[in-house]
Amino acid sequence: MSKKEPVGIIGAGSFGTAMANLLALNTDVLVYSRNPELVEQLRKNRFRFGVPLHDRVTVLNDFEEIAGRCQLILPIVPSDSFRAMMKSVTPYLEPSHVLLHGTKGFDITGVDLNDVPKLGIDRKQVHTMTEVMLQESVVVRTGALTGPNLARELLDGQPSGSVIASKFDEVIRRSTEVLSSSQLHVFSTHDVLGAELAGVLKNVIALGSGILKGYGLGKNVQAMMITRGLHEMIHFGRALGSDNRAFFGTAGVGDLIATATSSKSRNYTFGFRLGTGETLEEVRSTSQELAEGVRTLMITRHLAKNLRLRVPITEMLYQIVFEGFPIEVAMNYLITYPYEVDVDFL
Ligand SMILES: NC(=O)C1=CN([C@@H]2O[C@H](COP(=O)(O)OP(=O)(O)OC[C@H]3O[C@@H](n4cnc5c(N)ncnc54)[C@H](OP(=O)(O)O)[C@@H]3O)[C@@H](O)[C@H]2O)C=CC1
Ligand SMILES: O=C(CO)COP(=O)(O)O
Repeated sequence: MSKKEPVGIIGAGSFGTAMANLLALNTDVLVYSRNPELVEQLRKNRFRFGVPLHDRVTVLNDFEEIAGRCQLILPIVPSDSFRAMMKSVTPYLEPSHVLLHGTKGFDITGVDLNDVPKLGIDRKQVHTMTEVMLQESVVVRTGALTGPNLARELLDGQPSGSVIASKFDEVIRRSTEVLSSSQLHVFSTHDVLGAELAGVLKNVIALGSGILKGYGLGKNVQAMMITRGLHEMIHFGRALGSDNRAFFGTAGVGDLIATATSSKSRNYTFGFRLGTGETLEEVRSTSQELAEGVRTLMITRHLAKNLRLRVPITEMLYQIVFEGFPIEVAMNYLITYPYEVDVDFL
């Protein structure tokens, strides 16, 4: 693909905007927002999240035009809207399109999230975003964009690394060509499931790490949360059919460190507020920001029950977040948990 060919983005949220400005370093970018008022506002005042939109970024309310002009399109919307978004854009997609999503969450089918505690959930009901893209469109060449990519840092022009995960070398090549810059180092992998799962599951550990900090605890136990949390992520990954490797790279440890230690992470911040004693409802009702880890925690805890996985951190976080379980008691449980060996996943 020539660097002159425009790239499309679905979703003018914080990560969509950050990626738009990054892509604009190499090519023209067309961003789809479903909100005509936002499009109008951005046409007049080209500021979003406190930064100017790059001159090569155009925000449109017309996805048909974007699909007509762009072959490579990055859907970047929250996981709970992802399938609905795909259904709305699929009439305009053709087999020649390439979809590279940037979403870090699960899709669930056949059960409403609110009913999960009552009805439970099984593996067949849980889908990754690449699975949803394949299920809902005629597009074949798909992939995922993941890695330590806190939108706030990217918007502020700070450097980072991303991972393009795809079964297709062509997707990797085309995406790398438009994403690589002096601000972003791009890695690639064919392990799509591992890279996607790492990005999804680390949000739960970031939530837990924020809880510990909000509760007033220090780095020793935060390190324990991140280390043992990585074990649980790998344990989940294996149970869902992935191997270990992605978890040790930029998409795994890399993103886990960024998200579980930064006050710029929405998941970490959400957990921090819970740790200071606010309830789930209080945090939810006063925060506009998306914390995918809350939804992921609901899904993974019930999936773990269904799969009979031993994931004590996930279980304790679930009880703290959704059942008001005291943090101190949960800490005691985890500190005295009979882990047999330190490293058990090699
Ligand atoms: N922010 C970050 O640091 C990073 C985020 N991610 C992931 O990216 C995903 C999106 O996050 P983020 O950008 O921060 O979220 P935001 O809440 O900032 O933005 C989400 C955007 O998606 C749009 N949207 C929602 N539903 C639809 C739909 N059905 N059709 C079209 N557009 C829709 C929203 O539009 P509207 O305003 O009209 O509702 C909004 O513009 C998440 O899964 C997150 O985990 C990944 C890496 C970094
Ligand atoms: O995935 C992210 C960083 O890579 C974004 O983390 P938050 O959604 O917690 O802000």
